[in-house]
Amino acid sequence: MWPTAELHVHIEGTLDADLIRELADRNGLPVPAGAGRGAPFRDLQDFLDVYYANLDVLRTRRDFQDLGARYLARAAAAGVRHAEIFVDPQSHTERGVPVEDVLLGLSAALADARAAHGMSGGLIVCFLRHLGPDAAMATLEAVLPHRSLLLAVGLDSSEVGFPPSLFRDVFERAAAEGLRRVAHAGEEGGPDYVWEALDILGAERIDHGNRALEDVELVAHLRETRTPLTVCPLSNLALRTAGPDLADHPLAVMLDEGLRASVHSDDPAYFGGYLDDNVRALVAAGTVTEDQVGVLAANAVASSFLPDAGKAALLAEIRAHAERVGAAVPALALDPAAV
Ligand code: HPA
Ligand SMILES: [Zn+2]
Repeated sequence: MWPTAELHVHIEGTLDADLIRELADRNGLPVPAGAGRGAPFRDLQDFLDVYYANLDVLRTRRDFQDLGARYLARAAAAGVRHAEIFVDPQSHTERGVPVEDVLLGLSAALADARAAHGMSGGLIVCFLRHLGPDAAMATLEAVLPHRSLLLAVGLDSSEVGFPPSLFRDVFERAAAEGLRRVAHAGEEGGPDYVWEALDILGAERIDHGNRALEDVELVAHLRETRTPLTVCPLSNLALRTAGPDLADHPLAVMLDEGLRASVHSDDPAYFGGYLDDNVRALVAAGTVTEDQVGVLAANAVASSFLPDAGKAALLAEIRAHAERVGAAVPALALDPAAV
């Protein structure tokens, strides 16, 4: 297993049918009708409707700690050495769950994973674009007392009709607080949404970014600025934003174009697989070669918000793994200065 970094996973999207049933039972709640529903979905919204309904079983700090712990144990088995985890606080505070229970429960799981698996990681608070910019700003204010637990802010949920520009002020305020910035863009929205995420929000990574390939100037810009794209192939098939054949997934073009793309799991309980499952499926479909799997791992580490020393240490692990299995050493692992 290549050592790697997970940069695009929604913790609520790791809530599988077993844990839904367990939490429903523990909290004295009915099992949501969508428990166990998986791919395919009609589109992003069809999926989100199920995702928001199912997460109603998450009520207590312990629920969030258990959710995080199960994901992190599974991620460790996939070779994940560093995990930057998305969380949607609004999907919980809207239901009356205190934000500190969400953040402290997940942070406890991250601390336990450091001890148990030697994994590092942190939380990225995402704003739900369908609730608009005022709710996003209120959410930022609500999480700032827990600033030390947070790496970054992000933007997710229904994309089309909610362009990044709506969230200019909240991203500006987050940056002023020293938070890093990422945004979902180009999943269903066009290249104009990716430009806005970069130019207006100051996003340092683009989550998905598939539709960036429709704009040659944008592709050149992403290459020159080494802007990371966190790509989720099984998610794209499940939500019909790519495919139906994984062999036609845009990741191959992204790598050919020299873009800093890496592979992640998005909502693995719904889309049929964790990070390693995504990678295995890509290799099986012939979308990437075995040697490119090492490039994807090195890109993920380089794209993370780890400090330089942490990146160098993980790139050294990747180099050692390549040498052990006789694979090509990814260029970034040979020359960490190029990160
Ligand atoms: O795939 C996704 N896209 C946008 N928002 C999301 N929130 C959870 N998963 C997703
Ligand atoms: Zn996502």
